[in-house]
Amino acid sequence: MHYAVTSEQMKALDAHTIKDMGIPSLVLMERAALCTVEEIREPLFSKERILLVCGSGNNGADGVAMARILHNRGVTAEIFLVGNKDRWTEEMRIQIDIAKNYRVPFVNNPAWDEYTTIVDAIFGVGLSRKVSGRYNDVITSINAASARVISVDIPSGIHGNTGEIMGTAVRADKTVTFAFPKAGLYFYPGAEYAGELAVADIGIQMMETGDTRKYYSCMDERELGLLPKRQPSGNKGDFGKVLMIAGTKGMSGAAFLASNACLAAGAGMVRIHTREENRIILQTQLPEAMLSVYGEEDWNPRAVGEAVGWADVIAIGPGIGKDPMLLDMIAWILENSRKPMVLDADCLNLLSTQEELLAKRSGPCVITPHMGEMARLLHTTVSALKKEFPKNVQAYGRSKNLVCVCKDARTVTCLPDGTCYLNLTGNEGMATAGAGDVLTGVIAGLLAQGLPAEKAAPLGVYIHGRAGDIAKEKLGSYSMLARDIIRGLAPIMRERG
Ligand SMILES: NC(=O)C1=CN([C@@H]2O[C@H](COP(=O)(O)OP(=O)(O)OC[C@H]3O[C@@H](n4cnc5c(N)ncnc54)[C@H](OP(=O)(O)O)[C@@H]3O)[C@@H](O)[C@H]2O)[C@@H](O)CC1
Ligand SMILES: Nc1ncnc2c1ncn2[C@@H]1O[C@H](COP(=O)(O)OP(=O)(O)O)[C@@H](O)[C@H]1O
Ligand SMILES: [K+]
Repeated sequence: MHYAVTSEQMKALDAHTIKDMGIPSLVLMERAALCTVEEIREPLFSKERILLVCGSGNNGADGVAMARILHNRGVTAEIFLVGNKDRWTEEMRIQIDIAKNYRVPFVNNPAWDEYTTIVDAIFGVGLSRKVSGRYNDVITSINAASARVISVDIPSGIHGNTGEIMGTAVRADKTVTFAFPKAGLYFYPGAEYAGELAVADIGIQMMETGDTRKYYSCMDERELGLLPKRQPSGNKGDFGKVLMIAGTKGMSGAAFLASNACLAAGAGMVRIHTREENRIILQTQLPEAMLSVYGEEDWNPRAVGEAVGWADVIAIGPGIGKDPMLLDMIAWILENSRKPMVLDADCLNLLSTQEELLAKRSGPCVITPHMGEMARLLHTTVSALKKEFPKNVQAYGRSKNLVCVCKDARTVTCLPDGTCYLNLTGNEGMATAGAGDVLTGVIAGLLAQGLPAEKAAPLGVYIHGRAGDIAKEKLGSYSMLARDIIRGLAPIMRERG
């Protein structure tokens, strides 16, 4: 696990290191500059002729310090100051004086195409508004130049918290970020603009007493250790029974994908409860699953009650459709069962009209809306959701005591205690029909094996993305299908041993 921070959090950590720990700001800056200089190397970067484009704040001061280090090593490194002299920070003044003492060259009107490498040190975490005017022109020139570009801390113009482009932004080949990745380097489009990402340890640590819940938690392969060990003596009952309520008429595929993924994630048994029209196809496609059915106009409380009683975990939603009759069935299950649940897709759309049902239920519950479904639950639009993201998702999860997985190119999972996981696995090939159904199955499968919802949801998202990455490696992002994500599960789960 590692943590990603917002610009404000990074500033607080800087200030803590300087004020409370006593490491002078210039010492941190020297380390930052040295680390970034070390990243300018073949094969990506040539040191033949380097231009350092520096703003007025400490990001610019980092750039000036880098120019001096490169110059003293015999590299042709020239400084282009874009900022307003009146706005120079104390550190910037000092760095400029030192650079002048060493006779580092300054240029006023750079011939952009004559450099092999451009260092972007215009704005870092201090970017506070949209980029315009001269800054806009300079960033446009950097992007148009033939040189490779390395950004200091964050590509200038990318918002450190959201990854959005603040008017215009530098497109870097590599970004060297200090101490902790900024969230804006992970969210799109910032992640794309950053290019290759390196995190440099410059001596700033998380506050020992700090509550890490306020940062983004990012899982990595170490978290696979959370998967419960498969006991050699275990039987299928030990690995959990999942009731998968999925698939309306003509949507058997969603039920198949979710149930198949659930079994491939390690659940002991899956029983699909689906529309009667899907019986033959599902029994043919997935003979490992058990099956019960409901008809067009009735959902039979006795049959559903029996199935719910049988299950350890209940998943509702993949391809289920919006028939209002289903809302009665879902309401009955929410009111009558405290078993762990995963609610997805049209189940959430149906519930968005009767919110009190979600609030009233008890027992662990994971919801897996994509951005459109999340917006519907919040009675807002996707663009409004993005503006306050992920605070609004966190608030929703907290108020309803739900684990909320909000799916996107960067999925976030918010726990009721405020923890927010940001997932870094997965790829654009997963923007394919059925990928979300597979995720529902994976999370249900992990719950079935006894993982609490707070772990099953973010770990399921992580594993699902890794499985998608394996599918992309094999088939490419155009041709991979949701079923290939399921095939990708095995190599990941096997890493656990
Ligand atoms: N000791 C430390 O803390 C360490 C910090 N480090 C480094 O410092 C960086 C943070 O430095 P920072 O806080 O000085 O802010 P920074 O990113 O340089 O930008 C502020 C400047 O930009 C300007 N400006 C902003 N938006 C603008 C816009 N749209 N259009 C135009 N101007 C705009 C703003 O102008 P103002 O708002 O004052 O008019 C101000 O002049 C951090 O990312 C890392 O690289 C490392 O050395 C490690 C130790
Ligand atoms: N560009 C992307 N990068 C990473 N993951 C993605 C990307 N696009 C989609 N995904 C993932 O694929 C899944 C798509 O789910 P969803 O939108 O519910 O699709 P469907 O309803 O077709 O199953 C989500 O888990 C999402 O995070
Ligand atoms: K920068």
